[in-house]
Amino acid sequence: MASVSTTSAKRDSHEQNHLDLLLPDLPKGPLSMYREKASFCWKQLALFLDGEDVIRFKKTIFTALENDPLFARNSEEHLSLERCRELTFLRCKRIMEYDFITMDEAMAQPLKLLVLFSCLAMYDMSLVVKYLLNCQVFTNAVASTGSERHSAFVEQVRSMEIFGCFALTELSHGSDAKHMKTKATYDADAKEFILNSPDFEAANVGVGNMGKTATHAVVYAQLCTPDGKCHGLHAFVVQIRDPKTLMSMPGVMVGDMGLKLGLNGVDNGFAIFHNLRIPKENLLNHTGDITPTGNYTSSFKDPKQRFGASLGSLASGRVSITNVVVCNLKLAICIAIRFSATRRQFGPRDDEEIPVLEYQMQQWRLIPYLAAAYALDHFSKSLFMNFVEFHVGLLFKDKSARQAELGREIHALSCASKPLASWTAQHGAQECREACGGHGFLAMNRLGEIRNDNDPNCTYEGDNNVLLQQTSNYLLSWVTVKHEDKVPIESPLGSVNFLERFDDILGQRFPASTVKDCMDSSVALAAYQWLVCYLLRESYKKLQKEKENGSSDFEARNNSQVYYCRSLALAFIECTVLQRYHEYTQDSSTPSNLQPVLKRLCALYGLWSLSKYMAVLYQGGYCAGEQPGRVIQHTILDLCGTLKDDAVALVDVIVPPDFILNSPIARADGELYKNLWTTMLQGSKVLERPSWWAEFCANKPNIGSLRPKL
Ligand SMILES: CC(C)(COP(=O)(O)OP(=O)(O)OC[C@H]1O[C@@H](n2cnc3c(N)ncnc32)[C@H](O)[C@@H]1OP(=O)(O)O)[C@@H](O)C(=O)NCCC(=O)NCCSC(=O)/C=C/CCCCCCCCCCCCC(=O)O
Ligand SMILES: Cc1cc2nc3c(=O)[nH]c(=O)nc-3n(C[C@H](O)[C@H](O)[C@H](O)COP(=O)(O)OP(=O)(O)OC[C@H]3O[C@@H](n4cnc5c(N)ncnc54)[C@H](O)[C@@H]3O)c2cc1C
Repeated sequence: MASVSTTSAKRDSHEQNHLDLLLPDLPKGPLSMYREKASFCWKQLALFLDGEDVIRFKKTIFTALENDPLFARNSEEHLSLERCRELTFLRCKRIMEYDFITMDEAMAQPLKLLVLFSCLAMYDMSLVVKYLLNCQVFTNAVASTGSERHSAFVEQVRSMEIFGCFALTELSHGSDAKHMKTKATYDADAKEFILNSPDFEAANVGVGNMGKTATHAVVYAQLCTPDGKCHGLHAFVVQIRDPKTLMSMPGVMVGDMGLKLGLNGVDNGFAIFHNLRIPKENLLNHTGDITPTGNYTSSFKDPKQRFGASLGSLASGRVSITNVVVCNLKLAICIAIRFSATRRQFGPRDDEEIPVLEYQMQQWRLIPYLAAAYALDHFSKSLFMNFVEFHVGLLFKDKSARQAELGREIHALSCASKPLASWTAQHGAQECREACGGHGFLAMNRLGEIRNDNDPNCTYEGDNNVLLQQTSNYLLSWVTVKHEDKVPIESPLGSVNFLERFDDILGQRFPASTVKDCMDSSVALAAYQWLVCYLLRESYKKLQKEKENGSSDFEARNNSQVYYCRSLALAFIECTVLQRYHEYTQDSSTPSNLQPVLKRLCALYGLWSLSKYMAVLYQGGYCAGEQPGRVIQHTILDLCGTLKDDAVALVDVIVPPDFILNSPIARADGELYKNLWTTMLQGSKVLERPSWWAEFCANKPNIGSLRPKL
C-alpha cells in the first residue's frame, strides 16, 4: 500500500510541477485571501477548459505582443484620429508578419483561429476588427460567394498586395438589404459590369477599412441584364483604390466617415460609384452568373432563397462576433471582480472595513455576469465548431438536405446569439463600470473603452432587434412544418428537438419547492423549454389573430414582435446556451472536483436569465403562488454568495495577463492603490500647470461685460 501511495504522490507532484510551469503562480498580495478560499484549483480548471496546446498558443501570442514595442501600452496618451488609424494599421501588418497560425494549422485545429481572434480582441477591439475585416470577412465573402476564379484575390490579401473591406450598407438602407440601390449593369460588348450609385443615398457607408486603407471591396449591388431585368442583390469584387498609391480609382469617390463613439482605430468609410467598369469575372458567382452574351443563370430558382444565399457569408461573422463580444464581457468582469475583492468600504465595526465583494448587492450585480461569461464562452465555441462543420460541407459541395437544414439552423442560432452575447456584454460592461465606482470611470482602467468598443457589435453584421426576427421566423416555420407536413421536429444540431414534446412541456409546472432543488440547472432548463413552447404558441396565435383582424403579413409580423416574437427568439437562444452548458457541466468527462463550481455557474446563469421572464412564467401558469418566485430569488442570492469565494479564482482562469488586460485596478497582484497611484503619476504632465495658465492668472474676465442687453 505504501508503495502505491508513494507512486501516486509522485505522479501528483509531477503533474503539479508540470501545471506550475504551464501556468505559473500568481503574485501573492491582497487577492490571496480570496484565492485561498477557492473551492477548486484555478490551474486545473484552465487546463480543462483550454487544454495545454491552447494555453501555450495564447501565451505565445500574448508574449509576442508584450515584447513588441509596436504594441506598447499608453505610449501616447491622446492619439489623434490619424495616429490611431496608423497605429492600428501598423499593428495589423505586424500580426500578419507574426502569422501566429498557418492556413494548414487552422484547417487542422479551427478552434485555434477563434483563440487567435480572442487574444487580439482582448488586446484591442479595433485591431481585431480591422484585421478580420481584411483577412476574414473580405476573403471569406470572396471565397464563399465566389468560385475558383476569385482565389487570386484571397492570395493577394494574404501577401498584402491588396487590402479588403465588405460593403453592403448604404446611406438610405442598412437592415433592409434587399432594397440596396447600387446597380451593376452588364455590358455584353465590353464583357464588363458598369457599377453605379444612382444617387448619394445609395452611397455605401459605415464600411470598415473603406475610409483610408481598403483597395478592394466586396460590394453588393442589384444585378441588371441588358434586357433591363433586375435579378436581385449580388456581390462583386470592386477595386476602389490603387494599391501603389492608395489614391481612389477613377469612377470611385471614397472617403472617411470620421470620429465614432468607439472603435476609432478602424477607418469606416463611404463610396459612390459613377460608371465604374469592372470585369465580368468580378461577379461573385455562387448565387448567379452571367453568360458572355448577357443571359442570367442561377442554381437558385427561388429568388428568396437566392437572396438568403447571397448574404450567406454574414453567418460566419455573426458566429465569430458571438465569441469576440464574450471577450469584452470577460475583460469587464475580471476588472470588476478583482477590484471588488480588493476595494474595502464600510464594515461591521469601526476598525474593520470589508471588501465590497462581500456585499450581497455587489455579488448580485457582478457574479451572474461571471456565470454568463463562462456559459456564453462555451456556447460560442460550440457554435463555431458547428459552423466549421457547415463550412466543410460547403467546401465539399454537399447538396444534402441535412446540409441545407444545418445552414438554416446556424443562421437562426447566430441571428440570436450575436444579440444575446453583445447585449450581455454591453449591460455587463456598464454594470462593471459602475461596480468600480469613480475609479471605473477613469479611462486608464479601460472599462469605458471596453463598453464603447463593444457597443457597435449590437448594430453591425445586422442590428440585434432586426436579426432576432430571423430566429423567430425560423421557430415559427417549425409550427407550420408540424401542422402541415406532419413530420417530426428535428434539426441537425437538435436545438429545436424539444419542440416535438410541445404539448407535454406546456402541461408541466415549476417543479422546485426548495432552494436545494433549484440549484440543479435542470430546473432552469425545464422552465426555459416551457417558456419557449409558450412563447411560440402565443406568437403563433398573435400572428393568426392579427391576420384575422385584417392585417397584411407584413403588418402582422411587425405587430407581433414586442412581447411575442422578440421574446421568443431571446428565450430560445438562452435556452440553447443553457442546454449546452448544462450538458457540459454534467458530462462524465468533466472532472468531478470541478463539477460543483461549474454546476453552480450553470444554475446561476440559468436562473438569473430566467428571472427576467417571471411575469411570463406566471402569466402562462407555469408558476403559481409566492413559492416559485421566492425560491428562484433565494437560489440566485445563495449561488452568488457561494460563488463569491470562488470568484477571484474563476477570474484567474479566464483573465489575460496584466499587459493585455491593461487595467491598474485589476492587476494580478491585487495592489489596487499602488498600481492606480503609480499609473496616475506616470501620466504625462500630471504635475504641470496648464499651458494656458495665464488665462486664469493674468487675463481676468471683465465680469458682466457681455451680459445681453434687453
Ligand atoms: C436578414 C435580413 C434582415 C432579411 O431581410 P428580409 O428582406 O426580410 O428577408 P427574409 O424574407 O427574412 O429572408 C429571405 C430568406 O433568406 C434567408 N436569409 C437571410 N439572410 C441569410 C443569411 N445570412 N444566411 C442564410 N439565410 C439567410 C432568410 O432566413 C429567408 O429564408 P426563408 O425564406 O425564411 O427560408 C437581411 O436583409 C439582413 O441580413 N439584414 C442585415 C444586414 C447586415 O447584416 N448588414 C451587415 C453589413 S456588414 C457589417 O456590418 C460589417 C461590420 C464589420 C464587423 C466586423 C466584425 C469583426 C469581428 C468579428 C469577426 C468576424 C470574423 C469573420 C469570420 C469570417 O467571416 O470568416
Ligand atoms: C462600427 C460599425 C462598423 C460597420 N461596418 C460595416 C461594414 O464593414 N460594412 C457594411 O456594409 N456595414 C457596416 N456597418 C453598418 C451596419 O451593418 C449597419 O449599421 C446595420 O446593418 C444596421 O443598419 P442601419 O444602420 O441602416 O440601421 P437601420 O436599418 O436604419 O435601423 C435603425 C433602427 O430601426 C430599427 N429597425 C429597422 N428595421 C426594423 C424592422 N423591420 N422592425 C423593427 N425595427 C426595425 C432597428 O432596430 C434600428 O434600431 C457598420 C456599422 C458600424 C456601427
